[in-house]
Amino acid sequence: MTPLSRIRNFSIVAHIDHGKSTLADRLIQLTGTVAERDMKDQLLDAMDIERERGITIKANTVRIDYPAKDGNTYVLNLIDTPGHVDFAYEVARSMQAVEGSLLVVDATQGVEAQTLANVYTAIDADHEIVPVLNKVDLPASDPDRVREQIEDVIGIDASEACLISAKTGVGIPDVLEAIVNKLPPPDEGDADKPLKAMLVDSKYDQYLGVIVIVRVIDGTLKKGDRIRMMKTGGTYDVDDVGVYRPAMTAVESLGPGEIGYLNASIKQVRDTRVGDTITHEKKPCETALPGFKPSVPVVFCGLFPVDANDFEDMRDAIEKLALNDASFTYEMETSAALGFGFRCGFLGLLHLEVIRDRLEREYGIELITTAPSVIYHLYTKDGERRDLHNPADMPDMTTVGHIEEPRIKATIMVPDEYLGDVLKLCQERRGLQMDLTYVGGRAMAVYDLPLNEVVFDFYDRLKSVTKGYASFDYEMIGYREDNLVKMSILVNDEPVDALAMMVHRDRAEMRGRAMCEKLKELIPRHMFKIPIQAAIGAKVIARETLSAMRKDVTAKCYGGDASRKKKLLEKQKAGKKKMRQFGKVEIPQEAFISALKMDS
Ligand SMILES: Nc1nc2c(ncn2[C@@H]2O[C@H](COP(=O)(O)OP(=O)(O)OP(=O)(O)O)[C@@H](O)[C@H]2O)c(=O)[nH]1
Repeated sequence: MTPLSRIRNFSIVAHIDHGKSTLADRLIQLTGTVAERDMKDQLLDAMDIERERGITIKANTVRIDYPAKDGNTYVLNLIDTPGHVDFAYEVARSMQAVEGSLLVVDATQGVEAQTLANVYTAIDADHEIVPVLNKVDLPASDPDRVREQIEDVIGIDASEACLISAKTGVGIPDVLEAIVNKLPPPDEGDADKPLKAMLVDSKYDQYLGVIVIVRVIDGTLKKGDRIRMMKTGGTYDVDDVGVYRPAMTAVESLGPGEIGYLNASIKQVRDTRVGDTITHEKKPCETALPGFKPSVPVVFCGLFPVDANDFEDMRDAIEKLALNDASFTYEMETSAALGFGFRCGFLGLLHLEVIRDRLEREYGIELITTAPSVIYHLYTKDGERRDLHNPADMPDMTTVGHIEEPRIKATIMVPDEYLGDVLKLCQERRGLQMDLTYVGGRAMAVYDLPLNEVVFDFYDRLKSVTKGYASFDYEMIGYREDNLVKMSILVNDEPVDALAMMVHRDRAEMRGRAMCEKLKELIPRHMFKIPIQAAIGAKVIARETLSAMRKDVTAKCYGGDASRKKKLLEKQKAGKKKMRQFGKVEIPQEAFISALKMDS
C-alpha cells in the first residue's frame, strides 16, 4: 500500500478545447504508463463519439507512477472530467474525490466561461489549484496577459503558472513536479479503520457488467470482500479490484487515499448511486459520506423510429444505453403522427445528441427527433402541481391556473465588439440582465433566461453571432411563472402532436408565423392544397398554404371547347377532394427539427 504522503489525486479543469485531454495524454506518455507503440491520441476518451467530437463525456481515471526529482516515486491519480456544460454536474461530483486541480488555460484564448465555472467548482471542493498555460507553441499565445487575467478574474496566484505545450511536450516535466510539490497528499486516512469508500462513478462494460470507480477514505478494499452500499442498501461480493493504467489492471487491494475500480456483478448502473458510501457488510463504518443529489434530466424530446418495424430493436437499444447512463430517462410514447416511440430525458442538448447518435450509429436505427422541451410546472386553480414533460399532453387551458417554467443563470464571456449582438440575442430570448462586467478586455454578461429559450439553438446562435468567440455556461436557478401557452401546428387541418410547443404568449404569433413559413418550405407539394396553421386552442394565429402540384389537364384541350375544359377541371377538383380526404400529408423527417430553428 502506498503511504499517503506519496499519493497525489487531482483532476484537470479547463474550458472546452483548451487542451485538457492532450495534457492528460502527455502525462501518461511521459511517465511511460503506456508503451509508446500503444499511444494514441485522447487515450482517456474511450467512446467513439467522444473521440470524434473531441469531448469528454464520462469521468475517467488513470493511475500514473512518477519518479520525482526528490528521489521518491509518487502515485498520481488523475480523474479526467467532462468539459461541456451539460455535464457540469458530473464535474462537481468527481471533484469531491480528489484534493487538487490543474487549471488549464489556453494561452491564446484566456479565461472562458467554463474555465470560471469549472475552477469555481474546484475551489468549492477545497482544491489546491495549479495554473497551467497551454499552447505556448502558438505565435498568438500571450502568457503574460492570461496570467494577469487569471489573477484578476479568478483571484488565484498565477505567477508560478507552468508554461506548456501539451502538443509538443514542452513544460510537461514541470507540471509533474508541480503536482508533487504544490498539490497536497490525501487528508488523513486510516487503513485499520472500517472501510469507507466513495462511489465516484460507474459505467457499464458489456463483458464485465457494472464497473464502479471508488476512492478509498479509510480501511482496505480487496477481492472477495462483501460490501454494502450505505444509501441504496445493496450488498455485493467483490470479484475484482484494480486501477486504470489506463488499461484495467487488477491489484491486491486499494487502501486509504487510493482511487481504483471494483467489479462486483452489479447488474445495472442504476443500482449504483454516485456519492454513495461503500463499506464492509460485516464491519461497517459509522457514518456515511454526505453524498450528492442525483443528476436529473432537464431536456426532453420524443424519439421515434423512422421505420415502425424498428420499434422493438429501438427498445432493446435504449434499454442497453440506459444501463450505462443513469441520467438518461425514457418512457414509451405514442404519437398520432409518428406512431410508437419514446419520450426521453437528457441533461442537455449535447447529451441528447450523443444518445441519438449512438442509437443511429451503434444500433443502426434511423430516428425522428421531436422538438426538445423542458419540464413545466402546471398548477390547477386549487394550487395543485403537475409536471408537464410533453407539450402534446397539455390539458385544456381552462383547467390550468398558472404555468411556471425553469429559468437559468447564464454566464457569457465575449470580446467587446460582439457584446451588442449577444445582448440582443439574450433580449430576444426573454432574458433579464443580471450583471455586466468587463474583465481583461472581455465582457462578462450574466442573464436570467428561460431554459426553454436556450435548449434549442441558443448555443448555435451565440456561436454564429460572435463568430465562435463567445463562451457560455449555465446553471438552473428555479421556476417562475410566465404567460405561457401551448401552440399547436395543424397540417392539412390535422394537429401534428410532434410539432406542438410551449411558447410565451407575446411571442406566439411570431413563432407561429415562422414555423408555418418554414414548414411550407420543408413539406413537399402534394396533389392537393395543404393548409399549414399555428393555433392556440381553437384560435388560428398564423397560416400558410402549400399549393397543389397541378397537372395541366387542359393542355391537351386545344381549341376552344369551353365546356369540355370546365368538365375536366371539375373532374380534377373532385379527384383533389378525394385525395384530401384520404390522402396523408408526408412531412419529411427534417421538418421536425428544422422548423424550430429560429433565425432571427
Ligand atoms: N498548438 C497546440 N494545440 C494544442 C495544444 N494542446 C492541445 N491542442 C489542440 O487543441 C485541441 C483541443 O485539445 P483537447 O485536449 O481535445 O481539449 P480538451 O480541453 O480536452 O477538450 P474536452 O475534452 O472537449 O474538454 C486539439 O485539437 C489539440 O490538438 C498545444 O499545446 N498546442
